Parts: sequence; structure tokens; C-alpha cells
Amino acid sequence: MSGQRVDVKVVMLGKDAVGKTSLVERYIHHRFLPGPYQNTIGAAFVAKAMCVRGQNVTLGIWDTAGSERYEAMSRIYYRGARAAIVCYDLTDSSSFERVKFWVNELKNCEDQCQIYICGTKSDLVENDKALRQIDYHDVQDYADEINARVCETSSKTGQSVDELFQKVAEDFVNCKDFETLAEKGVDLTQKRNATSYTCCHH
Ligand SMILES: Nc1nc2c(ncn2[C@@H]2O[C@H](COP(=O)(O)OP(=O)(O)OP(=O)(O)O)[C@@H](O)[C@H]2O)c(=O)[nH]1
Repeated sequence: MSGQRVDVKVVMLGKDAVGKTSLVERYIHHRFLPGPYQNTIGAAFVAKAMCVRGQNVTLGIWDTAGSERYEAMSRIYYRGARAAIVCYDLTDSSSFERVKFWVNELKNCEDQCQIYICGTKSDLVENDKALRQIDYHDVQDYADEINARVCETSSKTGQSVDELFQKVAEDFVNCKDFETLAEKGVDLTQKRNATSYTCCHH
């Protein structure tokens, strides 16, 4: 088993403009693109190989469009996901309502999927505490109820971004059916470390 390639499907969900694409961009390319906000259309895919506890794990990350116009499409992308990073903007309480929507969907349809509730743009609330609209402890209580993990990230500064994706990979390696899933894994050794397959981000 050691050194075997494993493919973990990870889906990014959350309201538009919460920062899903920026999180993936920071993790994969170690950069933050300021510029005007451009919404994702459909979805984008990127694969990232990493090593966890001596196991090679390849995350296949689907970055979905947050606009409700693409809701039906996002449902297609979370099918079979082992991990869902459900994002909200720490400065926008309405975005947390959208988290609850996606969590209900996942709980109903994807019971094998580990949920990570991610509060984004932590740099903004660090600079000005009055901007925070969602209390960390309220999120933690909610996460405890639904057996999810929580984190707060900033794609601008990079805070906790690598740690989030590392945790996703570690949880997968530690899961009780890892060995079975690893055997079914897709061999992506022919591909580069980080590869964009479809990119519909305009
Ligand atoms: N200050 C700050 N701004 C951020 C951060 N992450 C994203 N943004 C900004 O928030 C806006 C939306 O970011 P995106 O990553 O495109 O959001 P998205 O969730 O992918 O949006 P959709 O594609 O519409 O679903 C952009 O203007 C980003 O520059 C962050 O960590 N800090």
C-alpha cells in the first residue's frame, strides 16, 4: 500500500463571492489575485498530489459556482465527494444561511462526505473586529451538531489555507475504509502535481 496514489474528491460549496476560487488559487498557486471579482461559471477542477503519513494522496478539487443560478449544476459536482469545504464569508451573515442549505443537501445525499465549514476573509475581521458577522463559537456549536470541522482562513494572507487542505487529506488517510478506497483510487501519476482540467472561471 505504501506510496500508492489515491484520488479524493473534494467539492467547494458556498454562496457566490465568499472566496471559494480564491481559496483554491491560494492553495494551488500560492497567490491571491486582487482585481475585480469574477464569478465562476459552472465549475473548475484542479488536482493536487500530496504526501500524508507516507501515503501519496491526490486531491481532486471541484470549485463550484456559488450563484443560485448554478445550484442544479453544483449538485452534480458534490456527487461522490469524500470531503466538502462549505464556505461562508465572515463579514456576511447571509452567506452562513447558505452553508446550512448545502449542509442539509450533503446530509441527505452524501452521508460519506466529511464536511468542513470554512469562514473566509479572516484578514478583514482581524483588521476590523466590527466587521465580523458570525461568531466563531456559534459556528463551532453548529458544527458539533452535524459532525463537521470548522476553520477560518484568509486567501489574502494565506492564513490556515494549507492546513485546511492538509486536514482534508489526513482525515481521508485516517478514515476507517481508507484501504478499500485506496485500492479503488485513480492512478494520476501521469499528471503533474497540480493540473487544471476545466476552467470556467471568467
Ligand atoms: N480580503 C479578502 N478578500 C477575499 C478573500 N478571498 C476572496 N476575496 C475576495 O472576494 C471576492 C470573491 O472571491 P472568489 O474567490 O471569486 O469567490 P467565489 O466564492 O469563488 O465566487 P463564485 O465564483 O461566484 O462562487 C473577490 O473579490 C476576492 O478578491 C480573502 O481571504 N480576503
